[in-house]
Amino acid sequence: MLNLSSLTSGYDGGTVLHGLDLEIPDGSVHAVVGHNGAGKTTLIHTVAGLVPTSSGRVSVAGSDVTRLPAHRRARAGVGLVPQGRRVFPGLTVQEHLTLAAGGRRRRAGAQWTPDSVKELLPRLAERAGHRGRQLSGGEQQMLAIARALLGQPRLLLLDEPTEGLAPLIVQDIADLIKTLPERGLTILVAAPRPAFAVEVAERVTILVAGRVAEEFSAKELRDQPELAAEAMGHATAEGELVASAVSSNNSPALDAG
Ligand SMILES: Nc1ncnc2c1ncn2[C@@H]1O[C@H](COP(=O)(O)OP(=O)(O)OP(=O)(O)O)[C@@H](O)[C@H]1O
Repeated sequence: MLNLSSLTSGYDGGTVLHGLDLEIPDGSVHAVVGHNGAGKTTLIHTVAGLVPTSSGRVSVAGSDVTRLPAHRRARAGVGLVPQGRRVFPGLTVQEHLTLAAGGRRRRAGAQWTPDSVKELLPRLAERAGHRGRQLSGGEQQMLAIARALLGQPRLLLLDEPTEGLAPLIVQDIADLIKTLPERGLTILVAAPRPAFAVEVAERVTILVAGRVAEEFSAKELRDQPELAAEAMGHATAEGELVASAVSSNNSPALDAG
């Protein structure tokens, strides 16, 4: 379903992803794990078409989408649940769903409708009249997922869907993600920690400084959790370097100013 081949991308400031190869079969959940700054969001945004590919190839369901802009990838079945959820504080749940289902994406026989996403996520039905700002973090995350589903994706990209959520809600989100493949979706999820990745995914890629350090099956990581820590170890050393650089900038003189 998703095939990345020698994918290189980044920003004006420099290359972030260096020749990534990744293959995610139809109907499976694949997690990418890495420390802050490893390139998870850049990867998700490059697949969505929000960050340009400088070399290599992105294929979705056998079609090369590397040169397609984001809106055409969305039409080709790529859905994005962005980091931070991006729910509108003043709009109700129902208004979010109606907006997401509207326009060009409203198709006869579409799999996902406001009613079918509320069936999948009963909490949203209960909260239909509540505004974005009145929702808990978990409810906002469910709304962000519902909104993406209304774009009728075949490939769903989820960027750190459990950020800032309490453990019970994290479990709800994990349970929800695990039900999506049986509804015809293929999932790429970015997660800061391996524990969530092995809970939801069949396979886990460890990203270190924009490169694939290792790829494991979830079973391998459940049996030997130290493998993920070892693979991420290089990143820890780097993170410490970054942390010491930041703290040396953060001098008492600056604090006082
Ligand atoms: N819009 C941008 N412009 C320039 N550089 C960026 C931009 N966004 C991210 N970067 C840089 O790209 C690198 C990877 O960042 P990215 O956000 O992809 O990492 P991440 O693994 O998602 O981290 P986090 O867990 O903190 O979200 C970092 O060095 C970051 O500073």
